[in-house]
This record gives sequence, C-alpha cells and structure tokens, in this order.
Amino acid sequence: LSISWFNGPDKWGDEYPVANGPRQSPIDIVPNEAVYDSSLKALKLSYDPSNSKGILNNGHSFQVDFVDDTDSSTLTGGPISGTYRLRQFHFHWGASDDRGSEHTVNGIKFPCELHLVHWNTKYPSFGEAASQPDGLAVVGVFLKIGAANPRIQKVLDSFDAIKTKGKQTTFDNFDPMTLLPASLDYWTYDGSLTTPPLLESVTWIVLKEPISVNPAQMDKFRSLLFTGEGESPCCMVDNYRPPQPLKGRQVRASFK
Ligand SMILES: COc1ccc(C[C@@]2(O)NC(=S)NC2=O)c(OC)c1
Ligand SMILES: [Zn+2]
Repeated sequence: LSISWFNGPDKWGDEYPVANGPRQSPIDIVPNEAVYDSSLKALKLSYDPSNSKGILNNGHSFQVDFVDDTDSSTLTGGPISGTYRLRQFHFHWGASDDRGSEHTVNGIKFPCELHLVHWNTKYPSFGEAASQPDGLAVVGVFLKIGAANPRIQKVLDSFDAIKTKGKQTTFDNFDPMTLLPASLDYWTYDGSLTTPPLLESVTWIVLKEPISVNPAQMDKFRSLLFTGEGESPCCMVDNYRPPQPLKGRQVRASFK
C-alpha cells in the first residue's frame, strides 16, 4: 500500500474508518497524568544480531527486517504476557529538528522516533497477529539532537543503496539493542499502527529516555526519497502521524 503523505493523515478516515477508532496512535503523553503501576515488569529484550536480514525503502519510511521464524529475537516482560518476536524496526522524522516524532511528551515533538515492531507468537504469523488486539508490541524510542551516535551510523551508511522507493539491500549482523538508551523505563498504553491500515493491535511501550544523533546524522535521514527511481524526487520527511484523541485511555508508567 503506497501512502503518499501529501494526501496524508487527515484524509485516511475516508478510506480507513478505524482512523477515528477508540485506540488510535500516536498520542500526546502527559507524564503527570500517567499512572505508576508497580505490577508492570521490566522489559526483557533479547535480540540475535544474526537475525537482521535487509534494509528497505518502503516509500513511507525505511525498515530493517529480521528473520522471525524462531524465538531468537524476542520481547518479553514489560506490560505484555507471552513472547513477541522482533519483525522489523523503522523510523519517523521531520523536515526540520522541531518535528518528526509521532508520540509527543507534554506536546513536545522530537525530531525523530524509532519503532521496534514485535508480534505475539500465540498467533501463527505477523499478518495474523497484526489484526488482533494483543497482536503487536511496538517499542518507541525518541531521538534528540546531541552527540553523534556511532551505533546508528551503520544504518545511515546503507541509505545510498536505498535512496528511492522499493530499493533494498542486505543488512547483516546488526543488534538493535545498541539503539536503546541506558534506561528502559517506559510508558505503556493500548494503541494502533500509525499508518494505514491503522489496525488497533498495538501495545505501545514508549521509552522515557531518548537516544541522541547529531545534526549531520539527522540530515542523512532527510536524504531518502518517498519517490521511486526516475520519478521527480520528493524528500522523505515529515512521515509522522500527529497525536490522536486519547478517548479515555489510561497511560501507565513503569517508573515513579
Ligand atoms: C501490518 O501492516 C502494517 C502496516 C504498516 C506498518 C507501519 C506502521 O503503520 N506501524 C507503525 S508502529 N508505524 C508505522 O508506520 C506496520 O508496522 C507494524 C504494519
Ligand atoms: Zn512507525
């Protein structure tokens, strides 16, 4: 499905009525209104770098895909029960540093947001899980502008090979753990995919602590194109959905 961001988020409701559903994402996170829940477990992420497969420009972001036919890269603990397998990770970012994240904190937008997508192994496949209310668990990590991040550089160095929509290349031996901040404190709430089909199947786990990238690294994200080879180029930027109504949902915090 090719989502062109110029007939973007405010048009999605016409074709996908769930866009106006009760558990849409992203949301604005208001830390003072989040409820500390001492029963929330620590996140347990164990990833096998040899599971990383390839990196693809899918026309609305880029994603790093993982082999997910065994339980070798999993998320357990946290707000979820059972075992969720890592499927892919991708990012959302802005045309400038004042915007780009999907979730916001007290209305503050970060320049970029990482999504690590996991699916519940109680279902036979990712596709099946994506249509179930407890099917997916996505770990969201904010990126802020600061010191250069050596661990993200390998991702950025692959961009020349995936500049245009549909291009992909191999991406071996990458450990997504290296993209996580020191603290795994998180907020969690029930939500959805943030692009069509906007399925309400995501348990969101948004980390409180951002990771940093420097301005040159952030600019590298903006060198990708939404458009395919030979089409008039359109920079891949502002591929984020704005916050959606909370509709009575509670956001819980794993920390005081
Ligand atoms: C099952 O079909 C889909 C379709 C789109 C996405 C991507 C996205 O909509 N979801 C999140 S999270 N961020 C996004 O941009 C997806 O990711 C798991 C799964
Ligand atoms: Zn996403």
